[in-house]
Amino acid sequence: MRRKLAAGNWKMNGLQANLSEVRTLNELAKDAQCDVLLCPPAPLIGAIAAEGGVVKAGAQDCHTAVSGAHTGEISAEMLADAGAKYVILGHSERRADMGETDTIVRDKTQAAWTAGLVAIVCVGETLDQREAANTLDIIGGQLAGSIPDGASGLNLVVAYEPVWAIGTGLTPTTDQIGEVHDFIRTRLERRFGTGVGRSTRILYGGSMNPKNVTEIAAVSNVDGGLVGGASLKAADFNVIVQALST
Ligand SMILES: O=C[C@H](O)COP(=O)(O)O
Repeated sequence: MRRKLAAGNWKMNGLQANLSEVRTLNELAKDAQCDVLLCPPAPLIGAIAAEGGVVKAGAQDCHTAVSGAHTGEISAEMLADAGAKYVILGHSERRADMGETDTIVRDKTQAAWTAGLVAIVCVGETLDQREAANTLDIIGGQLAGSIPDGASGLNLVVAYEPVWAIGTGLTPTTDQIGEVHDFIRTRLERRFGTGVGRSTRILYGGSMNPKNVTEIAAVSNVDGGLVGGASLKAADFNVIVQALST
């Protein structure tokens, strides 16, 4: 039985003042029966980790190297040292804005694993790709290219995030979500074996909110959510946490 994961991605939002939301969430979600994670901008990771409580800290990216002459970059080892437990990799915003390829994402995932972090590897199709009936081919290619050998079931989370659903208020139908999540499960089992494939959590991300979480969480092979906008306010995110706790 996979324990569900409520993962919040604050993206480039959040100041010290917003740590009050973390304290509130720690209180509201203290009896949660799912894992609870917030991935803030890097300057807040240490502070969220230091809060303790049920809310774990994660990061939104890491470099492929452990250290060196890479001005402005942060290594996975540094994130772990700051208290991060997870790192989001290959988010579509980074693939689009920073030109991150599957190869780069794979190398970052390897770096995360070496540092002892759980990698949340994001995959997802654009609207054009969906309308051209290429969704599963795109997802299959991203899975094959972005995940290195060595998945253990515990060190990897896959997040399915249709690009056209992110921050738009649009969501796929539950049938569409189920089709992709079942496909991802099959691919993980085929590549890494049944045990690893079945124990790897698959999150849905893209306009998940307090109103739609219950319906989405009931879909086959949905093991939680990667939540952007609705993770910024503790009261909203707690509704999602509670829905994933059942
Ligand atoms: O990482 C989170 C996803 O991009 C979803 O963002 P959203 O919930 O604001 O649509």
